[in-house]
Amino acid sequence: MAPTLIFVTGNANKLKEVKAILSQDSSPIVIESRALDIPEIQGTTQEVAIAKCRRAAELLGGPCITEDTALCFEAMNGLPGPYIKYFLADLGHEGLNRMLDGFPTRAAWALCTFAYSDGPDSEPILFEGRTDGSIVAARGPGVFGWDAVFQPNGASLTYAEMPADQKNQLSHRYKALKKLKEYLYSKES
Ligand SMILES: O=P(O)(O)OP(=O)(O)OP(=O)(O)OC[C@H]1O[C@@H](n2cnc3c(O)ncnc32)[C@H](O)[C@@H]1O
Ligand SMILES: [Mg+2]
Repeated sequence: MAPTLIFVTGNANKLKEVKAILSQDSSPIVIESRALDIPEIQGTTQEVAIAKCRRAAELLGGPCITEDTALCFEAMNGLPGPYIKYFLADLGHEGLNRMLDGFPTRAAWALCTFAYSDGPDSEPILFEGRTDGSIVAARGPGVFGWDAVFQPNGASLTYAEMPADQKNQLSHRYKALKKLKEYLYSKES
C-alpha cells in the first residue's frame, strides 16, 4: 500500500508539481495537502526546513511533509537562498537579474529541501535536491516564482519555457522527491 502523506504548503504551484512528479511513478505516494501559513525562521536552508516541518507536525498532531525551495547565486555565496521569496516579491525578475550585474558569474542553483516528520515528538528528516543553472533575462510565462529567469545547465530553455514534464524530470524538486520516496518505501518494507 502506498503511504498517504499530508503535505503542508501554502503554494499551489508547488503542490501541482509534486503531484505531477509523483504520478510519473507506477506506485505513487498519495498526497493530501493542507494550506497552513507557518512562519519561517532565518537560518541555513536546513534550519529553516527543520523548523517549518517541526511546527507543521505540531499543528497537525501527526506525520507530515513540508518543502522549502531556495535559489542560490554563486556570486553571493548562495544568497538569497531561502530568502528568495522576499527578493522575488520586491525586486521581480528584472531586479534578480540586476543584482548580478557587475559580478563575474550568473551561475545559480535551485535547492529543494523536503522535510519529513513522523509526528510532533520526532526530529524531521531532510531530503535535498539541487539543479545547477544560471540567471537569465526572463523568458516564458511568469506563472511560477522565478521559473522564467532560471535556465538549467545543458538546457536551452528556462524552467518556465519547458513543458511541465521536462522540468519535472530534471528539477530540484524532482531530485529531492526521489530521495524522499526511496526513504518512505524503505521504511514501509
Ligand atoms: O508554504 P510554502 O511551502 O513555504 O510555500 P512558499 O511559496 O512560501 O515557498 P518557499 O517558502 O519555499 O519559498 C520559495 C520561493 O521560491 C518560489 N519557488 C518555489 N519553487 C519554485 C520553482 O520550482 N520554480 C520557481 N519558483 C519557485 C516560491 O514561489 C517562493 O517565492
Ligand atoms: Mg514559505
